[in-house]
Amino acid sequence: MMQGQRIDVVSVKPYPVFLGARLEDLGEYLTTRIGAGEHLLVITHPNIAADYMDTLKKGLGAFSVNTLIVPQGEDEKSLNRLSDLTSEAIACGADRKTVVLALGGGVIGDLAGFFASMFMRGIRYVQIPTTLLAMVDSSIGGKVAVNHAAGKNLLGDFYPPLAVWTDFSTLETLPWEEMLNGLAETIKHAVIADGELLSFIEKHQEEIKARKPELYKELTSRSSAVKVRLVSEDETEQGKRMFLNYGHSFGHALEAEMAYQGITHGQGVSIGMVAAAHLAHERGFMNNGEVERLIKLLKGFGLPVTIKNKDSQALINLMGADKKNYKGQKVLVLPKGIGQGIVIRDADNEEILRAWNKVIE
Ligand SMILES: NC(=O)c1ccc[n+]([C@@H]2O[C@H](COP(=O)([O-])OP(=O)(O)OC[C@H]3O[C@@H](n4cnc5c(N)ncnc54)[C@H](O)[C@@H]3O)[C@@H](O)[C@H]2O)c1
Ligand SMILES: O=C(O)C(=O)C[C@@H](O)[C@H](O)[C@H](O)COP(=O)(O)O
Ligand SMILES: [Zn+2]
Repeated sequence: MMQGQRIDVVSVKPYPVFLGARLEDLGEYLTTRIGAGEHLLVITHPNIAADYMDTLKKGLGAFSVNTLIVPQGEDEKSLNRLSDLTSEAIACGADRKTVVLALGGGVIGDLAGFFASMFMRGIRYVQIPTTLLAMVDSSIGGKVAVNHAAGKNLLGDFYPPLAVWTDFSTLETLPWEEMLNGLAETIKHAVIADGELLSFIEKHQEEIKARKPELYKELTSRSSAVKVRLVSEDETEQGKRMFLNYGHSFGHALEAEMAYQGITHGQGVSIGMVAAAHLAHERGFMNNGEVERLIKLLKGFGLPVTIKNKDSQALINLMGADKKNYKGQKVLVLPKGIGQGIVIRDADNEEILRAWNKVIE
């Protein structure tokens, strides 16, 4: 029985985002959507399987189900893991009608989604986000990818899911450090597209830290709505969707420089948002008070706003592999005040270096 809220995403293949759904009800929805009896391939991590597979499987009696377990970690978003998943899927008898269920955070969503986009030239998949980051950001919009030593998400696709099935109760087991990664993306949404959301986060900072479930429902819904709006306007990132990349040109360079270990995506984005805000200030798009407001909020949650011992030139070189760049020119997203973004296509390495130097201790 469906509860909660449904938002539809405009796409070449439109799909619904169900917020406040229950894991055990997914089977009933799938029966109406794909028909009973199909083969399902759940791709998940060991800890998530331990916590949630029994609940999910309660509703999947009408299907044949196999589960593929992927070790935890950002470095699992790799071509090697895609190859392993392919062997395992074939061993399970997967075919073109198989539907992948991506049960997990952004790593599982990006990896399983990319696997689905390529397996036998493309099979259907459902995003079942279990981290705050995945609920508000990665499960929506169809960006799927794996990483490469040369850069983050360098191999991927825009591949819309059949549906996004979000059960808020899975947040109960999410460690606070992981919640922070989602908060970084939520603050990103607020800064580039929803100034009122930023005020809401500031006002309720203590309740967010106290993990009040009702508050997370509202926060998740408001943040997801920003993502749905931007990807519905611009699915393949020709224009406004680029705003969602605020903080990422810098953040992805940090993640790649650290070989996707020792820094989370949310931490990279947090530091990256601060670097981009300094650049926005230098360009006159943000005043000092707005930059300080952002830093205060991030620090208030315990998100990093600086990083120690980094070679800024190496980071600038890694920014050369950013997917937004065009003909060798770096393309950056900056905040324009609070609540709006702006894309700049004429940033020079000197000003990028100055921005890095503001966040490197
Ligand atoms: N496709 C997109 O649009 C998009 C958007 C933002 C981020 N991303 C990607 O998402 C990834 C980061 O995702 P993430 O922050 O969700 O990290 P993650 O997927 O690595 O999950 C973090 C950790 O939390 C654990 N976990 C997940 N759900 C849990 C739960 N309910 N209870 C307890 N533990 C749980 C996982 O096992 C994992 O160890 C990065 O690779 C990033 O590039 C993609
Ligand atoms: O959905 C988008 O568009 C985003 O940019 C959301 C980001 O939070 C996300 O990390 C995304 O995967 C980055 O995409 P990339 O194209 O810079 O790899
Ligand atoms: Zn991100």
